[in-house]
Amino acid sequence: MITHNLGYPRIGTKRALKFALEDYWSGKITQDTLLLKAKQLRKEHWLVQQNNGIEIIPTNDFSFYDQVLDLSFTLGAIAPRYMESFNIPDRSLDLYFAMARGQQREGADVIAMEMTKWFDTNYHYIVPEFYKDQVFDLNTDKILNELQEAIELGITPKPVLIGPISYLLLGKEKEPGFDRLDLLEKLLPIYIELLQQIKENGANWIQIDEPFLVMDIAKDMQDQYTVVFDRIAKEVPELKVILATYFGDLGHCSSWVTKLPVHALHVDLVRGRDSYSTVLESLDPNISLSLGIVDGRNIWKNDYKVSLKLIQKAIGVLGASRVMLAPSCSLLHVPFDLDQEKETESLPSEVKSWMAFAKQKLKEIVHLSELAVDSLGNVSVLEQNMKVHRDKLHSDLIHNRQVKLAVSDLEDSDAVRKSEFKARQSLQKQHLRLPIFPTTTIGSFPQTSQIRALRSKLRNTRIDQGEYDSQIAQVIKETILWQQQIGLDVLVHGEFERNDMVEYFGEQLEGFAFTNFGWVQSYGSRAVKPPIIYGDVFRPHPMTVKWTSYAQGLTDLPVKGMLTGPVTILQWSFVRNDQPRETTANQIALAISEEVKDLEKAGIQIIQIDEPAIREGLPLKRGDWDTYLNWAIKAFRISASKVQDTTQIHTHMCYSEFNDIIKHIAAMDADVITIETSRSHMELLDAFVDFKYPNEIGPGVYDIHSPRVPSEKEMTALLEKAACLIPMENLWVNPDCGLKTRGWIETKDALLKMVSAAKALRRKYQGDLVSE
Ligand SMILES: CN1c2c(nc(N)[nH]c2=O)NC[C@@H]1CNc1ccc(C(=O)N[C@@H](CCC(=O)N[C@@H](CCC(=O)N[C@@H](CCC(=O)O)C(=O)O)C(=O)O)C(=O)O)cc1
Ligand SMILES: N[C@@H](CCS)C(=O)O
Ligand SMILES: [Zn+2]
Repeated sequence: MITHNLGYPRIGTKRALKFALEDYWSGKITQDTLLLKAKQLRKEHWLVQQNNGIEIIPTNDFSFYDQVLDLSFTLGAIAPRYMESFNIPDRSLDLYFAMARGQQREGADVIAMEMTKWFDTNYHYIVPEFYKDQVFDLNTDKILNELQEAIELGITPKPVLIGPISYLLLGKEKEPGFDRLDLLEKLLPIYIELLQQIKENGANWIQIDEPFLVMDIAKDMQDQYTVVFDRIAKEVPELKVILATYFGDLGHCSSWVTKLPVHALHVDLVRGRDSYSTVLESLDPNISLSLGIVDGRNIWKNDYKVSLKLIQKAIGVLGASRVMLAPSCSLLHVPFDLDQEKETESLPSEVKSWMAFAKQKLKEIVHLSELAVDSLGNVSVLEQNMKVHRDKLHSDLIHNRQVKLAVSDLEDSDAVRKSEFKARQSLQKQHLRLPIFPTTTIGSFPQTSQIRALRSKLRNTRIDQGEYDSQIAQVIKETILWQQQIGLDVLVHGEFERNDMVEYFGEQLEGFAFTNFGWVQSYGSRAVKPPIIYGDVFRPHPMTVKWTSYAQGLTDLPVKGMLTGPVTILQWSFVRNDQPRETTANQIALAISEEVKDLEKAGIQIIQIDEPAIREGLPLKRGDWDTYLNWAIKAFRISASKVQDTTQIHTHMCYSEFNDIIKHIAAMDADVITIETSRSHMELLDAFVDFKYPNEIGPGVYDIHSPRVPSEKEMTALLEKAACLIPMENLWVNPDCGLKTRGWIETKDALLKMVSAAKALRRKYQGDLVSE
């Protein structure tokens, strides 16, 4: 039984790639140094896989920014704007970075490519841009160089490529008049040429990822998939193709995907087993089955007993020689190495004993392959694994009777505000006395290197809590006074004390563990450390009241309390797998609801509960949407409903398309929703307009993902557009999202302009509103 891996994390155990990239971007190191560091990382990661016993090892899973952008670059799908306005050598690394991040230099000003979520993960990819007369032009340097490096190290390489159909589907048409799938005819010859060169350069295996095969859209695409894989089989017959599907079950596509002319088909047995029997029965006799048996999306130890049953089932039908073992998907979505973590109060040894990171997962695959063919050969490994799962099941750390009772006692009325929105709105208008077009921000202000370093010093005990607190207090004070001075109407404390909007809450809630080095790439050089939900969740003490009250004490203007919502905390954590996600979401919702009540008691009149991950949590198959949305929206409402009518609840969402789910967004019944709209020139607002969204809304007028400062005129134009679409008394003025990744200079400049734009609009429309 062959073992293989689908992809390994690349940022480095201690984020070496992040630091190298950022040093290169800021001119601190040369390109040669960056390339050398990257080569060292690749070598380290390949050897870890080899030393842990994996037989076939992925290459081309390394990326300086993103693997989808890598493929665009390889295929020459480079938007004209990068070619025209730049003096960057063709196909150079700097051109690649300009595509990823935009560039303002030497008079040139070119915007970055769009970035969006990779399926239902917290990883963001760079969206390919397609044009009607799209030209593809192959550049194999990256893939072949990495292949050569791997061969020199003596590993058995398997280059990984996104499949041609998924690649096109991941992209966007940038002009009307064509469908991106029509480009398949042009793309396929280039793609095949790439495969031929890969074969000629020493690879026997190739992994072609077609994740769209688990989505509804694939149902009608049998013909296209057949054409693609027939052509590949015909033109590169010596290459052993592993067709990789992941993040879901093959469902209706099982019957024909199992007949495509490939060497092996990979299925994700963690995210869906409904079609497992069908796949086994219908698999063409020439095809092997790669079982995605170890969870690539979560950090719990594999349950060997359960896995062995699944493996035996495959062996029974196919014979061991046609079965391969692998993680369910690329290990990009889990941290590197649990061995780096010390057992601490934040990560109790018992909880640690239940976990496995990428390196440990490799070993699990190898253990399973050994146990599957000889279960007596390594009895102690199997027994140890069974003991871990027995201990976990009965652990006192997991179960809290009171929390379980509180969740089971929840009633529909716990998720409903006292009065309807219209009544609340009129009370809030009297109570808050805000002007029309009130201005606010989304919560975070720049997380400067000084703030990060301060926290680092606290962690390393180079300063004490008192010193840390007094410095945080000082920045909050300056930020409050500055917001007041420039004329913002609803202020925020700035979230300076937070390492991350989810990890910060995880650190304070019971039932959560957190790590020191559990980094997972979010996009480019940015990473997050998802907290780990292992047990019943409750709030032992208030989490945000101290800093919010401090900030409110500095001003007479309202300071908005700032919380992360239950669905986003759930979505951006590693979640326990022994109970439904809905139950865990309700536990978090109750904890957040306690915090909301405490903030209200402390005199905070406006409370924002961020839910940027609600959209991302949508199941990949439409048939599962309603179930998810019903519990997710209810969890939000539980967190937000226990307040007086006069207390104004905001929510915030970014990176989200609303068209398909607007009914559910409205059902959240937040008094105000702030959303990201500036990049799409208010297009995202259409869903709210078409639906006649009844509550108040703040469409973002300032793209915070770019260091570029928008002019007042641009913001005014966006506001004017919004004012034509949304009833004026419902409209707020704010940026797209929080400002944590921005610098102070550009932040101040942009917010001054935003306030000025709002004031001008107020002057223009004030009369209209009075006379209505
Ligand atoms: C809104 N977004 C978020 C997502 N997911 C989250 N969990 N959180 C989010 O905010 N998903 C969608 C988007 C993704 N966007 C981002 C934006 C920015 C980042 C980011 O900047 N990440 C930081 C790491 C943040 C962090 O946890 N910092 C810690 C630790 C800092 C640190 O390591 N310090 C060093 C020393 C530094 C020094 O001395 O100068 C150390 O301790 O060694 C902290 O602030 O305490 C990143 O750098 O990647 C992520 C997602
Ligand atoms: N309150 C958070 C929301 C990010 S989505 C922030 O401002 O950073
Ligand atoms: Zn946001």
